[in-house]
Amino acid sequence: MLDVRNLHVAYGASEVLHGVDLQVGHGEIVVLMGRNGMGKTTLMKSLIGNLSLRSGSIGLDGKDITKLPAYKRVESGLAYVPQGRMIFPAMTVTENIETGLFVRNEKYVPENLYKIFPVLREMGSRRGGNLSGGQQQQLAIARALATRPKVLLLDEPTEGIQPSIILEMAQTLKQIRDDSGLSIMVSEQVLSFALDIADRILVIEGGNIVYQTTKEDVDVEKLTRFLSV
Ligand SMILES: Nc1ncnc2c1ncn2[C@@H]1O[C@H](COP(=O)(O)OP(=O)(O)OP(=O)(O)O)[C@@H](O)[C@H]1O
Repeated sequence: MLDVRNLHVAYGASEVLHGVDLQVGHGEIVVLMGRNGMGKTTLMKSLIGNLSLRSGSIGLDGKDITKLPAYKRVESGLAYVPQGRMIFPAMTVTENIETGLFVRNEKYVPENLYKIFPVLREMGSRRGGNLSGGQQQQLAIARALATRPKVLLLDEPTEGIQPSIILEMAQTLKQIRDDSGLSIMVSEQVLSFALDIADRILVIEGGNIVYQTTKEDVDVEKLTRFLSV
């Protein structure tokens, strides 16, 4: 569903991703792990089109989207929840979700989004900025889902969120995948969340994928070593 080949990305002269290859299958949840500064956000931004590539290719559902601008990638079925969520704080909850609807020329928030996130209906007229961190994360995910993606990219969704809500988020994401066949790639540093949600785990270090495993075969000690400073 998502097919990334030999991705090289640089900030000016300084190359940060050195030939990343990764695939996410239909309905698969892949967790990208790695310490701070290893290239997770850079990879996410280059996939959605916020950073240009030095070289490499990105395929989505069999279509080459490498040269498409970000909004066309969204039209093609890629959605992105950035680190820090980036909801619109002065807009209401409903208005925030509605910003995702124009991609498919829809007028109304799909009912299933409120089934997944009932709190967003209850809080529809509140300003996004007044929601808790966990609620804002739900809002950011709902806004992304409103674009009806085939692949959802989530950059460190658990950051700043309390443990009970993290557990809930893992259940919700798995439920969405089970119900709709959505493919999900999530960057993450919280090991328990990764082990809970992942079908496969990749570790990025210094801009290279250095370890890949299915959840069944994971060597937790090895994984922990990659994540500890
Ligand atoms: N705008 C930028 N200009 C120059 N270098 C950058 C820029 N953004 C990130 N970098 C560098 O690129 C490397 C990868 O950073 P990136 O933000 O992708 O890491 P990360 O794994 O997402 O880390 P974190 O978990 O802290 O978000 C780091 O060395 C960082 O300093």
